[in-house]
Amino acid sequence: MKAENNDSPEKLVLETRGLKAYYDQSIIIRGVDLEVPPGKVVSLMGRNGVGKTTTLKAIYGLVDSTEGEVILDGEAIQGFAPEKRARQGLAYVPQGRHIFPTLTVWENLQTAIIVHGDKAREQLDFVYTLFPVIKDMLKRKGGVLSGGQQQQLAIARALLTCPKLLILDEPTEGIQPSIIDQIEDTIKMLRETGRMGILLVEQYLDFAKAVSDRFYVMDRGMTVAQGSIAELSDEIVTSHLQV
Ligand SMILES: Nc1ncnc2c1ncn2[C@@H]1O[C@H](COP(=O)(O)OP(=O)(O)OP(=O)(O)O)[C@@H](O)[C@H]1O
Repeated sequence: MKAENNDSPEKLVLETRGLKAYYDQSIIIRGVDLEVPPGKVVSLMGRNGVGKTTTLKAIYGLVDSTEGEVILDGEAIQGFAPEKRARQGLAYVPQGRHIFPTLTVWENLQTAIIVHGDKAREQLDFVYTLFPVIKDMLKRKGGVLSGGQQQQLAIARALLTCPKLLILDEPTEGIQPSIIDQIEDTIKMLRETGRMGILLVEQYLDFAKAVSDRFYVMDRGMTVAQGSIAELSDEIVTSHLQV
């Protein structure tokens, strides 16, 4: 679904055009067109194995064999290494968090500061305000944090890079309900700041509905439905999301 007004196309923070991805010789993503407007939360949904994570990895440059365009804030970034995409304003929080368990919370945050410098350091107060628990645990090893705290640390580290687009892969996976509520509040708060677009892969339907402005549904490597989150009908859920 294109921008509302065809006369003056909406500026997009992310656009993919005909994005394809392959593992070995097999095509996994078959030409995906996504649009994320600035300040909006867009959910990419679909059953297990349809290619959601591969789409995110292809956007971030983690799949070797891809075709098509990835446009970040008007600039084509396909072909760039992940580090360069990160410097251009892409942040990716993968499924399972991937914090450094043997580093302290502070050292985990420092990994972003080392790469992004003063720009990242200036964000520290912002992330401490979003996640007070992170500030309280700076000296603890990442690995001793609960799953929810590790998720907050992973998001905090991503936010230090001042992303134009924040990519979150299943942030609620394996996390207890009270922390899921906190992550929901965080995403809503980030949306309110208007600082970034957010592309979210989420299996938990109520969560996706609560935080998203728009959705795409994938099936077998293609998008098969899209629209405003209010347009996510029971029929789409039954056909493409329910197991
Ligand atoms: N590194 C890889 N090498 C080969 N095949 C892979 C690799 N990663 C994923 N696949 C395959 O690609 C397809 C899409 O996987 P992907 O993880 O993108 O799906 P998904 O929609 O994110 O599912 P899930 O919700 O289970 O993570 C699956 O058939 C999967 O087995």
